[in-house]
Amino acid sequence: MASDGQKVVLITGCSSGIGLRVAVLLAKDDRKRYHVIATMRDTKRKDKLLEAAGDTYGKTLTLQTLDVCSEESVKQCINSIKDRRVDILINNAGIGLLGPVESISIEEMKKVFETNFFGMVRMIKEVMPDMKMRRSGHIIVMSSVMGLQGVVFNDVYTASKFAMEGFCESLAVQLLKFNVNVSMIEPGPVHTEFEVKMMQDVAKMEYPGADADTVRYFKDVYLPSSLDIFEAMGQSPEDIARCIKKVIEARRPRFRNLTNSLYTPIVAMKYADETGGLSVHTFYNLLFNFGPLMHITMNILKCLTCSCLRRRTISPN
Ligand SMILES: NC(=O)C1=CN([C@@H]2O[C@H](COP(=O)(O)OP(=O)(O)OC[C@H]3O[C@@H](n4cnc5c(N)ncnc54)[C@H](OP(=O)(O)O)[C@@H]3O)[C@@H](O)[C@H]2O)C=CC1
Ligand SMILES: CC1=C(/C=C/C(C)=C/C=C/C(C)=C/C=O)C(C)(C)CCC1
Repeated sequence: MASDGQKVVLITGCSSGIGLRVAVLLAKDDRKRYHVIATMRDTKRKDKLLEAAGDTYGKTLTLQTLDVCSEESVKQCINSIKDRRVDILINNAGIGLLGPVESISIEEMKKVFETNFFGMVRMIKEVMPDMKMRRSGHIIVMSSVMGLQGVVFNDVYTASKFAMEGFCESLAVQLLKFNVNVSMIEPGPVHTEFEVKMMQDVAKMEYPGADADTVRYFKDVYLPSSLDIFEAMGQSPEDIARCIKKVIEARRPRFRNLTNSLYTPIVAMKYADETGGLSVHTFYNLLFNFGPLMHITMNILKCLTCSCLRRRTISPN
């Protein structure tokens, strides 16, 4: 149970990746400012979290079952919390979906929206009235750069993240009147099971309904470029956890939080040309004309952004 002065933080999707890391980081806060309710849909998957949590488990971190796709599960979890008090909600649970739209069924698409969009809405609807009543609270939403900018062959995932952005952008204004903040976290690629699961799904898929050219562009052009981008620009889940902690602890929390400055120009293009042509044509060129060079480009970028080159040129040692 939370002790006096501790903030109750509820996080969804803590069995792996970003959810797990932010749960542990907050639970290990040296000033013990947080009581973390780490949730997952299947507590059989708790081992990794408990190992990372160490002796914070049972003290500043407790574990609860919560499936964001089930209204009953969400209600049960929130009702089990003392006074239903959640000071900070971190909507993290989410799934990806990759591939040509022709080969993805509407059912699969609905599952992505059911988890990413409606899962978030379910959580917010459950905690928001109490936050409004208390005139305090912070809702953190794990969006993505793909919530701001579409990425080829990620059509449905991108749409689900755009939906989250639109919903929260609207809600944030109303909630501010009740002293409740909303913050979107917008990472680019992060090395978690998300990446692993997507690659496993891709390996299994046969792309029924998609023509040979489309499958070729996806498998031979997009996928290798995407892997290069993951390798060069990928952040760790710990990086994202630290960003989230900063957002939570800010005196005036920002609404939008891109976690990777390498993506700033990609997002900026959208606002630099209101016709949308700049983004569409730049991505087209990057993928289809410079795609084969992506590997080299990414390595140069990696080199320019790490300190090895500077060390080599500035320091003779
Ligand atoms: N990795 C990346 O490149 C990026 C990820 N994101 C976003 O970050 C968030 C976390 O992803 P990440 O840590 O990378 O990936 P992981 O796959 O490692 O973690 C996703 C978590 O969501 C959980 N989850 C899935 N469905 C449900 C559900 N119905 N109810 C409760 N939990 C569920 C998973 O649980 P289970 O183990 O049961 O499947 C898992 O704990 C997602 O919203 C994702 O969209 C944003 C930008 C980049
Ligand atoms: C291929 C390709 C791109 C790929 C971007 C990727 C692969 C982003 C992944 C983001 C993730 C995984 C977000 C999760 O929420 C760019 C840079 C748009 C440029 C055009 C070509």
